[in-house]
Amino acid sequence: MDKNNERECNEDLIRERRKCNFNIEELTNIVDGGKARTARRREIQRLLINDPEFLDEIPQDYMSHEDRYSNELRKSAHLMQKLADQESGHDIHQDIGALTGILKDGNPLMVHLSMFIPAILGQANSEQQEKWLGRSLRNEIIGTYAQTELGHGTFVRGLETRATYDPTVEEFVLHTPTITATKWWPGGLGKTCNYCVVMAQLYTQGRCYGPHPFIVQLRDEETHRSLPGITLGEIGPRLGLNSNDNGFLKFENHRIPRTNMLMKHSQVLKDGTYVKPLHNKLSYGTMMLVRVGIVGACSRSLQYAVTIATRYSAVRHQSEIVPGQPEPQILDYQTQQYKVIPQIASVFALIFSARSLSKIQSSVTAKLKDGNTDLLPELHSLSSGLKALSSSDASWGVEVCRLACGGHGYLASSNLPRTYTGTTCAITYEGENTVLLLQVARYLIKSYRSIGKETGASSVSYLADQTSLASSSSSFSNKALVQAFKLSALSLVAEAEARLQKLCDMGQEFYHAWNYCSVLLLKCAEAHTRYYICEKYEQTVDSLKASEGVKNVLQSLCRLYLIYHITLTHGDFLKCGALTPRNIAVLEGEMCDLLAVLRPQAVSIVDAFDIPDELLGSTLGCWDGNVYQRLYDEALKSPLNKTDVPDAYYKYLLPLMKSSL
Ligand SMILES: CC/C=C\C/C=C\C/C=C\C/C=C\C/C=C\C/C=C/C(=O)SCCNC(=O)CCNC(=O)[C@H](O)C(C)(C)COP(=O)(O)OP(=O)(O)OC[C@H]1O[C@@H](n2cnc3c(N)ncnc32)[C@H](O)[C@@H]1OP(=O)(O)O
Ligand SMILES: Cc1cc2nc3c(=O)[nH]c(=O)nc-3n(C[C@H](O)[C@H](O)[C@H](O)COP(=O)(O)OP(=O)(O)OC[C@H]3O[C@@H](n4cnc5c(N)ncnc54)[C@H](O)[C@@H]3O)c2cc1C
Repeated sequence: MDKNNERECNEDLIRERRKCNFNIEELTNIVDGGKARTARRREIQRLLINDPEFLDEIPQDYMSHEDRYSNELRKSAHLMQKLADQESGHDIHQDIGALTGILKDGNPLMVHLSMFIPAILGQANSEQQEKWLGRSLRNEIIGTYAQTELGHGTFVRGLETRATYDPTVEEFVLHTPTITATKWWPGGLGKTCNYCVVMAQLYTQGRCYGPHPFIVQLRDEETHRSLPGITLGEIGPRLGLNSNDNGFLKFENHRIPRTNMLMKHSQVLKDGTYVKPLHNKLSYGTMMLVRVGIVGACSRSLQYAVTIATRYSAVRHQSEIVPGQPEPQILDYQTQQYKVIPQIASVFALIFSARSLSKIQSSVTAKLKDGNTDLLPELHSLSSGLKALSSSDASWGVEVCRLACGGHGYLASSNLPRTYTGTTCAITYEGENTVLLLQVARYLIKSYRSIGKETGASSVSYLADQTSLASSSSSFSNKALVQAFKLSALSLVAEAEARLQKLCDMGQEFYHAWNYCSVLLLKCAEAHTRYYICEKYEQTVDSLKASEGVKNVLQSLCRLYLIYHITLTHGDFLKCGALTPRNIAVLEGEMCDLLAVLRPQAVSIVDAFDIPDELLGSTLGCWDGNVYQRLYDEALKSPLNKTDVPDAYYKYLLPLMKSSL
């Protein structure tokens, strides 16, 4: 699509784009993280889009389960080959975002890239990396991360798969003792992978040392047949990501060499002696890494959905605002603006938080290299909270975008249903959100109780600022609103801690008191993480070196985000005195003003996300706004339309209709 050729474009979209009062390319660079990254992303996307291998013969929705898998595997293998062939040299993990949309319903090689390789990097010692890293990066071996079992996903300590060390032959014996110990869910495990990292309970010298990672060959490297002692398969259709061949796995006393235990952090020596790690949760590092990645991935899903919903809302006309006047664009309804524009604001909140989290992760990783694990709990808490809020915000945001598109949003060809199913899974995988938020709450209560002790953990340092509880501000600057979020979080933590203490004082065990307070604790964790997101949003926009136009747009989006979230949880702000009912009413009024200010810029802002039509894959969201023709053309692809009268008519309907004669 030639973006300079207005003749092919819907007139409403032409008019919307003429209203733009900021530099779109500059905003695109901010979204990508710099000019060079924009150029790199475009280069990769061009490479993919211009390659006919990535086209589907028929829309995936009309394919069988097997054909879908096979078709996506074909494309993902081609993708890996193509990226590997590039001369420039690249870090595929840096570029993962550029690939969004090229595969349509999951990628059988995704967990190889996002977990198996990172697990080798993060958990294997140098000799082990020498053995497996190069081979996995060259895709000579394909792996997954097999942790979850039928009986346990959340409670990692409850895993039942055993790895028992036999010092006589220096081997581990992997065994699945019960049906509930069957590994269940790992992406690519069913049919794609020939290796995997297995999390199993380590037994040596008669003692259990808890879950540890082991690298295990699953299939013969020549024939791809599963090895003796290993039972493997796919778990069946899912809500979405149906090309991922999520699998099951059982071991029958399967032996692997001692050196297949990933030994960067803990070791089992030849005689069976266990050497413990610097920190006993270092073996959970792969999960933490991916949680960080998920925040960025969620922002991308939301960019897709909001691009579709915004462009469609500009093209679609319905009903009337002024009686008797032409039907307005649905984007002119304030309620429609309230659906779509806060989701645009949310995209930037997630982008900026993801970047901040990534920086913290790099510094914690650097400290870990020097043997310093002090900030691991801080990273665990932040990555858990941000993974949880980003996945639930993005999933809800995508669903709101679908609803904003009315009936057409329910069509597969809008690409909103698939965007939703591909996002909501992140609420569950890599740590179910409630569970992760309770981990954040645990950290908050611990930090609150150790006020005065210097931990170096900056995300919770505000908990010591008890004076702020007494002072509510009457100013409404963005900074003041962020302070209100802080006050609300602090006050919820104080309330939860007091409630826990009271129950304990009344004689309850701490863990019962914890469960009894867990709804409130969840709120604490959400409020704390929301405060973190808001603070990063405000600070990033405030310190941004950008043109006035771009800065104004981002300031308005940031302010909208702050007010939107205050109004969603206003009870918490009122309860702690951070804001008065009058303040809330004024802010609600301002929110509507902001929607009106941002409305004329909405199409241009989503244009700045710069998603090519071929990757957006939506009849409703295309750049040219030619929605109705595309909807009609897609409908014609239905196999039911191949004949006027389907066979099923003769088989079932005709007999029914004639039976009463
Ligand atoms: C380079 C490429 C990188 C990224 C790729 C980029 C993008 C990715 C984008 C998208 C992803 C795409 C594809 C992937 C798709 C799907 C893959 C899905 C994979 C999976 O789902 S794998 C399985 C994931 N499973 C889980 O997450 C399980 C969740 N459960 C847990 O994590 C733990 O069991 C739980 C709940 C934290 C509790 O652990 P445990 O019972 O052992 O601990 P306690 O509650 O007793 O707490 C003890 C103590 O330990 C602290 N702690 C717990 N975890 C950690 C940790 N990870 N790090 C540090 N500390 C930890 C806890 O806070 C307690 O501390 P305290 O005693 O309070 O001091
Ligand atoms: C699409 C997809 C891909 C996946 N890919 C992989 C993979 O590649 N590798 C892998 O190993 N796993 C994978 N998983 C599994 C995933 O990690 C688990 O499903 C997830 O960790 C949740 O565990 P669970 O299913 O046991 O849920 P459960 O823990 O049984 O959760 C059920 C309910 O119980 C609640 N609950 C559980 N514990 C607590 C608690 N302590 N306090 C309060 N409430 C609690 C939860 O909040 C939830 O509401 C994948 C899952 C999905 C959906």
